[in-house]
Amino acid sequence: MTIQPSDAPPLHGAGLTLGYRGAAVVHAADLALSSGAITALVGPNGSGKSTLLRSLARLHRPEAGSVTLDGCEDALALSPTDFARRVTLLSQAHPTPSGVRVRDVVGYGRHPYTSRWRRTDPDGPATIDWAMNVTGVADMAARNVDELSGGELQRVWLATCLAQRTGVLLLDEPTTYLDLRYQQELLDLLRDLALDEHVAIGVVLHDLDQAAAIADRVALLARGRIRAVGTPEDVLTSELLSDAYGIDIAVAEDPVTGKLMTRPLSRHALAPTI
Ligand SMILES: Nc1ncnc2c1ncn2[C@@H]1O[C@H](COP(=O)(O)OP(=O)(O)OP(=O)(O)O)[C@@H](O)[C@H]1O
Repeated sequence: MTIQPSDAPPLHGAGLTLGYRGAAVVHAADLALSSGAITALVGPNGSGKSTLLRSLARLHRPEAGSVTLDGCEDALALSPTDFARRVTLLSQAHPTPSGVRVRDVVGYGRHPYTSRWRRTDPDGPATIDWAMNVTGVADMAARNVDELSGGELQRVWLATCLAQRTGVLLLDEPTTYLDLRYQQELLDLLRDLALDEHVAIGVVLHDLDQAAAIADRVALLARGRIRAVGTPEDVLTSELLSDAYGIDIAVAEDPVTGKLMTRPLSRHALAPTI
C-alpha cells in the first residue's frame, strides 16, 4: 500500500529535462502543483510551457527527471486508468469528432470509470450534468459538436475534463477562443474548484493580467528554464518580465481590483501609460 502524506503536492515534476528528437527544450524544471492552489505557467512563445505541462500529464516522456503523484507514486508507472482518475489535461487543440452530440463528448470524460469489465458508472449522469452546467454548455447537450463555434467547443472540452473528476487539472491556454464573459467565468470556475474541491490546478496563460488575477503561484519560463516561481508579486516584476520577453514591461497595481497589471511598452512615442 502506498503511504500518502497529506501535505505532499499531488503532482510534482522534479528535474524534468524534456526534448524532441534528442534536442532538449526544457532543462531541469521543478514544478509542484499543490491541492487547492492555482499555479500559472507564463512565458514567451517557445519557452517550453506546453511541453512541461504535457510532461506532467504524462503525454511527453522526460529525458531526465521524475513526475510523482501524492509524494510517493511514480506517475509514469501508474496504469492509464489510475492516472486518468487523478490527472486531466485540457490541451490546446483537439480533433473534433463529427456527428457526436455534446453530451456524449462530455461523457468521454467518464472513461476511467467505465472499463470493459465495469460498464456501469452510477455517478456518471449527475457528474456530466454538473460539468455541463458549470461550463455553460447544458443548453447545447443535443447539438453535434462539429456545429459549434471555437469558444463553445472549448467549453465542451473543458466540461469533458471536469467530468473526469480528477484532483489535478491541467489547462493549456484555456481562455483562447473565449469571449470576455466566458474568460472570466472560466477563471472564476478555476478558483471555485481550487477553493471548494481542493483541486490542484496548473494553467498555461499568455495573459499576464489573468495570471496575476487568479494564480496563487506563478512559474515564469524563458528559454526552456523556469526563471522564477512564487507569488504573483514575486514573479511578475518589471525586471523579470522584461528580461524574459525581451521588451520593456511595466507593472502596476490595478486601481479597480488591486491585482497586478502589466503593460508592454511601445518603442514609439505614444507608448501606453499606466
Ligand atoms: N513536436 C515538436 N517537435 C519539435 N520541436 C517542438 C515540438 N513541439 C514543440 N517544439 C519546440 O519546443 C519548444 C517549446 O515549445 P512549447 O510548445 O513547449 O512552448 P510554449 O512555451 O508552450 O510556446 P507557445 O507559447 O508558443 O505555445 C519550442 O522551441 C518548439 O519549437
